[in-house]
Amino acid sequence: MAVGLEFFRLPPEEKAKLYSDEPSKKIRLSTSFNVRKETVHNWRDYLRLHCHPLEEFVPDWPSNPETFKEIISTYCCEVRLLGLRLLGAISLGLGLEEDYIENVLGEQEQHMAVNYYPRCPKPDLTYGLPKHTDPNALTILLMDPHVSGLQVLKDGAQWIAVDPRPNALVVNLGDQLQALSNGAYKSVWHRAVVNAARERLSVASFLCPCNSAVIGPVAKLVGDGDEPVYRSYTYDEYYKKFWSRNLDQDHCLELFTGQK
Ligand SMILES: O=C(O)CCC(=O)C(=O)O
Ligand SMILES: [Fe+2]
Repeated sequence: MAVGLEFFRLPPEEKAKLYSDEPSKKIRLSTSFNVRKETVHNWRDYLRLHCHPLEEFVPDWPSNPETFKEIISTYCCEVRLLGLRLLGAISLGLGLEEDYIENVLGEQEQHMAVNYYPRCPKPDLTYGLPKHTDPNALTILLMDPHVSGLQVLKDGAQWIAVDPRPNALVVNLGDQLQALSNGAYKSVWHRAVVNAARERLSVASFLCPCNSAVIGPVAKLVGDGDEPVYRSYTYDEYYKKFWSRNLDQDHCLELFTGQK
């Protein structure tokens, strides 16, 4: 958290060296969500990093602040182990072998978004991040311990605040777990609101299937005689579709239902 904040406190000309609005770049500082596609911008800056395998990406990470690489690398390793354990527990919970989902997802990529939401003079007019679901498999969120902002949609009707708790992480299931489980698990709609009084930081770690992974409902989880809710696709196809859209639209998975 502290090193993330320190990064965003650097002078603009230092940060500008990392700026890019090209989603395929493996390290970039950007703003809003997808400035190339959206017509209304959001009140967020973010640093996006690829994190696995570490030795491939760390050399290109910021070396200012000085402690950035070391602190973030250690966190990335720990959070990956936790994510893989959770995928094992989710597999078991679905009645599958413990390593089932991990095997389907292949050698998973790991991305990080360090989200910085500055104080906003008119918070009613914007979002930090508008309503979206995460396109990957599993997201682990480390949130600012002092400032609320994350909200999740309950039963499709009511937004509830997920307030930070000391030493807690928030885990969001992403679109790929909804697809694999044939809709038994839902990829949660969530958004981040901003406020006039305090800046806020969150660190999202995304476990992402490898690009060539073929994702579709697990046969065992489709009822006898039923059609699977989603068709099979490669994660590469899904991810490209996700980034070709604006955030505030329908669930991206809707575009992959039935034989469509
Ligand atoms: O800032 C937050 O709490 C949410 C961040 C988020 O949803 C994301 O980075 O995908
Ligand atoms: Fe998200």
